[in-house]
Amino acid sequence: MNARHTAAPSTDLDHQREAIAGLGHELRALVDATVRTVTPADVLHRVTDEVRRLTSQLTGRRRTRTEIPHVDEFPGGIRMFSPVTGPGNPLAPPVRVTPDGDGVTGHCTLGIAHEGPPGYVHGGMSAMLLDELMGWACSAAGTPAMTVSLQLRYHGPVPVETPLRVHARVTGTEARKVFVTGSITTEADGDRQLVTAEAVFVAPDPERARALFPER
Ligand SMILES: CCCCCCCCCCCCCC(=O)SCCNC(=O)CCNC(=O)[C@H](O)C(C)(C)COP(=O)(O)OP(=O)(O)OC[C@H]1O[C@@H](n2cnc3c(N)ncnc32)[C@H](O)[C@@H]1OP(=O)(O)O
Repeated sequence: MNARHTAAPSTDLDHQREAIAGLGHELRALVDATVRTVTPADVLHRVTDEVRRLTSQLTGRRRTRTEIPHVDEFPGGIRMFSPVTGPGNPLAPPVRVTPDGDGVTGHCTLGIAHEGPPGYVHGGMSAMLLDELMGWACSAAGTPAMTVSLQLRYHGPVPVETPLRVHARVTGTEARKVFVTGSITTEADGDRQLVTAEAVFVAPDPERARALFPER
């Protein structure tokens, strides 16, 4: 059992987030086991039935498409179910984001479930990491915004099962437009940029934001 499960939650919200993260953690382990297993078909059938039984326990009230989860802080805060940073989303590595001097840095290790070429990360996954981190850089700079253009260069393959660092920073603004750059390196070799990105984000005008996020 890791420390995350033993720390005493201080509020109902913390307690709920803790429970969400716990389930996400176990589901990530299930996803990893699923894409690695060489177990025979009869065992897979048995596990499939068991998973179906478990899923049926989570189909009570479900949030609607535009509903912002009550455990989240939107925009620019906690996103429990983000496919990149959300501890409660089994699709997320999840990336741990920290502010740094000139932007934000994300730390994560991707697994076989995120593989493109054998042993290396899927290019779309790299794009997703960078897009998200560049969004965090906009929020950290005080302008939550959405991607309108994203350009990537893949200089070298990104290894799976290797600690990675994703960096993003705002390089300029022009009215509601935010210009952002990003990169992915391994933690071990921070000087060798494996993927670089340039993006333009736009902070939606208030009327557009209300239409896009009615429950905000
Ligand atoms: C409350 C805010 C919350 C924000 C959300 C935080 C969530 C973070 C989650 C992070 C998740 C990770 C990130 C994600 O996954 S974000 C998800 C992926 N991105 C999207 O879905 C965005 C789709 N686009 C839109 O919905 C609209 O374009 C938005 C709402 C963004 C702006 O529509 P709005 O009506 O408000 O603005 P505008 O049309 O007057 O344009 C304004 C300026 O922008 C310029 N422009 C427009 N498009 C492009 C383009 N393609 N290339 C270059 N420039 C472009 C345009 O020329 C103009 O410039 P100028 O002519 O004035 O010089």
